[in-house]
Amino acid sequence: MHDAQGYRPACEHRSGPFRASLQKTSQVPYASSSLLQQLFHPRQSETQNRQHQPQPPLMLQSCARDPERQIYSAVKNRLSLQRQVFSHSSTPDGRLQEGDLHALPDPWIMVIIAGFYSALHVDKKSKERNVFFVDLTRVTDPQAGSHGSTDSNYIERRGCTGMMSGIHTGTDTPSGPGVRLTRIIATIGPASADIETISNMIRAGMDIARLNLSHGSLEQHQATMTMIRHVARDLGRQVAVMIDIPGPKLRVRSLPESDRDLSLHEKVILSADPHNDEIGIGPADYIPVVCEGDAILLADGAVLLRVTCVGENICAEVVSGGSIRMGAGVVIPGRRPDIPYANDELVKNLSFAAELNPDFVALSFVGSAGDIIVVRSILSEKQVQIPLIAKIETKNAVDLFDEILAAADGIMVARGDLGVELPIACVPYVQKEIIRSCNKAGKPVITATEMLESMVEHGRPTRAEVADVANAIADGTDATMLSAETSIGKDPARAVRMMAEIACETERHLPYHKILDERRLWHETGPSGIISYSACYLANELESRAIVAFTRSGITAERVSRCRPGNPILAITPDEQIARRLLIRWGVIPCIHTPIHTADELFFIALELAKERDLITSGDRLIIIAGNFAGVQGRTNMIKVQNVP
Ligand SMILES: Nc1ncnc2c1ncn2[C@@H]1O[C@H](COP(=O)(O)OP(=O)(O)OP(=O)(O)O)[C@@H](O)[C@H]1O
Ligand SMILES: CC(=O)C(=O)O
Repeated sequence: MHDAQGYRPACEHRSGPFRASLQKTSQVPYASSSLLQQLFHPRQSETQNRQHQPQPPLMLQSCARDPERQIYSAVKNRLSLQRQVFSHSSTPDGRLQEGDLHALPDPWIMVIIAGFYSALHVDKKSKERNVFFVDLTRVTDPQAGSHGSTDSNYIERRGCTGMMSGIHTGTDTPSGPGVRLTRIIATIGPASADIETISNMIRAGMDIARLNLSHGSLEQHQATMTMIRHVARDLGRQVAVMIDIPGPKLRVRSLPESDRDLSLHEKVILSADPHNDEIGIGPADYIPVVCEGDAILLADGAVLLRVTCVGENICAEVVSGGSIRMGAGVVIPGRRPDIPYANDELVKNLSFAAELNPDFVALSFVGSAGDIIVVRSILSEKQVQIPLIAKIETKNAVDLFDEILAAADGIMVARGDLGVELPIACVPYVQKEIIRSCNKAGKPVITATEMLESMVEHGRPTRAEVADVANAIADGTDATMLSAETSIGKDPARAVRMMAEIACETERHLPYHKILDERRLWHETGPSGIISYSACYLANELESRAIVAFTRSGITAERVSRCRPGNPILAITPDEQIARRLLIRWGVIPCIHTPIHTADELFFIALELAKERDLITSGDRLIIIAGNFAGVQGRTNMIKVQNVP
């Protein structure tokens, strides 16, 4: 039966067991019981096996660069649970036969894998078997797969509505020099909050603009956010906005002048209620916990004081002099009052963020998972859900990192404060550990502060700064962040350009095969995770130029990104906010497109959008993954190697 557009619903004409599998599983022949025993263990034991037994080689060594065999082997080896099903159902040379099907009684799992070209009108002429669908469904639950959706309903099986209809003709091409995979976050401040500078920063490669509520007024930030959205739209580029919320950080709250120079041995008074020449600090709760002899570090450790007496105010002597500004951070190592994370200021700032609805909210001075939960509930009372990035900048947060990682949507290694809260020599190692844990958990991680610090004043960074950026990328950071370089620096766009150049050059040398191999045990164990991992494997093996991930929720693209393929991931999604939120993920180039209804349309759009973004040329290969075919909604279950005509 054909629909109005003349397309047969996918799979409709397939005969026998395949059709049965989509409708009534009871008609399907059972596999032999010995096969059953060999094949199916509870999921838990699969995980245990993965951990304790040596894994089979990832790829059949005999597989040349033949897409069909590569796909087969990649998927087969990852779906180790179903290994025998594939072997059993394939021809002696390892090729799959169309219509392969094995169904097993409750509570076992039914597996379908098929070379699908004829059913979906794909590659009919070339007869290339380069599309495979992997489908795992609980036999007794016809609804299985429709929950916990990643791509639910994205690809509706209704027929083509016009292939070009949804293509945005804007010029949102990959940013920066070449196709960069590392994301760049740049802080907007007095040096950059104007249309021209923001345009130049976007052109230079800014993916995410950070507005730090610790400085400037809310009105200024609101105006800046509006400006960023307008400029991004005018340039046809996706740019996300991150609002950074101050936590209960002790800061300089008032000074007699905007800047103050503190000289060696000078006696100063720090007060919650300052008079004359005193330095105002707050919150006031810190003052009673300070003791004589304590060190006080100001402005990220640039200035050091020693406490000489404490009463209503703190008296101190300058041990290492320098200049301080309004809003400068004040750190008293080892002293922290027991005050709740949520206070009136936090609620006010979150209300502001909720109104602006940025793409990310970064939380300063998070001390535990509970702090993140509190913020999430404040935001959900305001009917908004914004990904929360926990800034790790205290010893407490390092100690409780695992629970913070579990509660947050992403992590920032906020080295400015971390470097004064911890002995500074500990920062590089802690940074590496944090990045690795985030990579393992599949959560995005940002490395921040002083990355190109000398560019605040100068046109070039130091060699050490360049190496710092390159090393963070090699360690697995998703994003690098510029702070003072772009907020108060001499040439914000130049700093972004420099960051982009370092990233591009570093990315050319990363050992992607080795990285992927290491991540073999890190991806999710379900079919969607396996397909995503396999896409990266194929991209590496077949030297494809890009991976195209069709994704409604963004999760499919995130899964691919966490495997760190060596080429860009074109994430095609109908949702503008999802597109912007993907900008924090390594390698993802988000692209907005209206929902797609047929496989033919899907492959066509993948090629068009990849070409439009200069990701591919004739003779290249694309790896395409998508979900929601074969009548089962809600997960990535298709993988295709697409030759570029
Ligand atoms: N909107 C602004 N208005 C005034 N000064 C700003 C503004 N934004 C940043 N700055 C200045 O630029 C410096 C770097 O900015 P950034 O926001 O990146 O600092 P930071 O170290 O992350 O801030 P924090 O003090 O929250 O740790 C700040 O210390 C501040 O002096
Ligand atoms: C980014 C930030 O807040 C820090 O490094 O402390």
